[in-house]
Amino acid sequence: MTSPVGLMRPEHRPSRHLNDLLEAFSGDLVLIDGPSAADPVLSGVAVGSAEVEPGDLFAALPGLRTHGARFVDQALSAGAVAVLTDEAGADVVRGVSTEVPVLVTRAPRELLGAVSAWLYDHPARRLVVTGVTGTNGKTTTAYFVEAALAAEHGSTGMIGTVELRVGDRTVESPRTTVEAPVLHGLFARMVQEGITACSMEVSSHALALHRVGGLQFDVVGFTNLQRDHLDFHGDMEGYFRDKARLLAPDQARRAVVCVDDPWGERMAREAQVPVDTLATRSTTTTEADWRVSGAEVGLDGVGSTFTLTGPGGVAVRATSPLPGLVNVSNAALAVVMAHRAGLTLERAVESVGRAGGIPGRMERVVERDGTWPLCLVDYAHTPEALALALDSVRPITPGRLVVVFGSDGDRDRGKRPLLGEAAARGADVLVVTDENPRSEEPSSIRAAVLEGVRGVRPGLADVHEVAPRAEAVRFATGLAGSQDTVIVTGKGHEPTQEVAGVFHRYNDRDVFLETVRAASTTSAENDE
Ligand SMILES: CC(=O)N[C@H]1[C@@H](OP(=O)(O)OP(=O)(O)OC[C@H]2O[C@@H](n3ccc(=O)[nH]c3=O)[C@H](O)[C@@H]2O)O[C@H](CO)[C@@H](O)[C@@H]1O[C@H](C)C(=O)N[C@@H](C)C(=O)N[C@H](CCC(=O)O)C(=O)O
Ligand SMILES: Nc1ncnc2c1ncn2[C@@H]1O[C@H](COP(=O)(O)OP(=O)(O)OP(=O)(O)O)[C@@H](O)[C@H]1O
Repeated sequence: MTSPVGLMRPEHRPSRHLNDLLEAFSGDLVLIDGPSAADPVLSGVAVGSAEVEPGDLFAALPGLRTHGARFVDQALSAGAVAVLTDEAGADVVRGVSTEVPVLVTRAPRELLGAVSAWLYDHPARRLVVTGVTGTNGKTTTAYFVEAALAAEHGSTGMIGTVELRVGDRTVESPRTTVEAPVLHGLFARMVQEGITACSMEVSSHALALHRVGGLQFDVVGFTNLQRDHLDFHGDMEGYFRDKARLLAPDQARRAVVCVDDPWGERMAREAQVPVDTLATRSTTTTEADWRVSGAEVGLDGVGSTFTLTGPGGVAVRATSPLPGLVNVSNAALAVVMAHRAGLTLERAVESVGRAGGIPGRMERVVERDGTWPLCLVDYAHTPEALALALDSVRPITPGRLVVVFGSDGDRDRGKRPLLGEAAARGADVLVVTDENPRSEEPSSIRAAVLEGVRGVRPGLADVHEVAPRAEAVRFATGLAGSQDTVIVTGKGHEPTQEVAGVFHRYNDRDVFLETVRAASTTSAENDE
């Protein structure tokens, strides 16, 4: 992997004068401090003081916990040459330095995307950029779209939960949707490297916090809306409203919306941009521009085929390269998005059908082979996604379905028993364990999950509570026979586990592989 910092900024840094920035944003920004003649050259922009590089504009933002202005001294020591903040932030900066120019605006987060885009000379305008939002399926759909864009454009960019990728260089992603300065820096890097298309995931946090400001997507896609992140958005209405921000003319030229749930229907109705509606389930009765029919789930678990019928009766037979009906939905959405991004329908269908595996999304880590069960890693972490994930694995499981799962700490508590309930309904054997407990006591999270399990299985038959997580994965693999399937959900590709403020290196896939390797070594030694 390339050094993260190296990839997130263009190799040839911009060089723009502060006064030009003031002129470009004269209606929004005022210079309230600093030596009046100073007109420093800006060569970058950063949100966190730890990310500041010499020549940067430091965006000191009001946050949910603290104010970025409190870290201005670190930013200045790191080489920041100007500060963008609000009135409250300006007061703090004044107390630290009178030498640095301070630009003030009412809501700096709202302006930061446009400022970053300006600084890097609007690189996204030279790219085809697609964005996927929704509770579940963002990563999968974004990878499917990326496969299609790659077929048309060659080298591509990818910005999402799993990685930040520019061509064939990749770094671990700090979050689903990076802050605006990083985003536009990545676009600038892509443009400098001759890349012409980028696929992105857009989280609801990013929309609420204006992380995709200054960017107009060519095509955006909406998958679905299910209970999640209510700790941040308050209620489903707030969650919906934040998602809906993406389907406005300043953010997107057009959209493709799955109307399988009522939220999707409403999203399509209220969108302020041209919309293609898409119905992907046989149970969806809503009228739609595009419709999936005749879905056949591949019994080898590798993929499914389906017919996609579009405007004017155009019909194509398409393939999802990942198992389960949810991936029929994701593949259909990706095909229509890629088509609307300029590909012929045939090319979109063909390239999505050939998309490779995605880390931590129904990832087959160990194949069923007479000794070992099929071992899968999946990222399902909402009750609905867990139920669907278990449903999609059932047809490829001749024996028992074993699920290893838990729920996050410091996040939506209400979903814990619901996850327990979904697992108890969908799997035969349950191993309840820890996910990212964060600051919470892990056993109390497990207890809340088990409460939901108990509602369905009062006697807790075939239910085990095992921690830590690595032990739970080993335990499940050990109890499963070769006809069984073990699916571990909730963390997907994640390379760490957050416990009491510390990020420990941890990955479900690695534990599966180590378990199999250790058992093979032991049996080889016993044979000697
Ligand atoms: C809820 C949320 O998204 N919060 C983000 C937000 O934090 P905040 O506004 O509370 O910031 P704060 O901690 O009060 O700090 C205020 C300012 O001081 C700055 N600061 C702070 C400390 C310091 O030493 N130096 C410094 O400059 C911070 O960069 C920030 O600009 O701005 C921070 C700065 O960029 C982010 O780090 C932080 O993400 C936190 C860590 C986070 O966990 N976010 C998650 C929930 C998130 O965004 N998730 C979605 C995906 C969700 C999903 O679909 O699963 C994502 O897109 O990844
Ligand atoms: N269209 C879908 N509908 C419901 N569940 C889905 C769908 N697609 C995927 N899932 C389930 O949700 C899990 C997460 O999928 P994916 O990573 O693609 O979504 P995501 O939106 O990126 O999630 P996150 O925002 O948490 O990163 C998958 O592992 C799968 O179990």
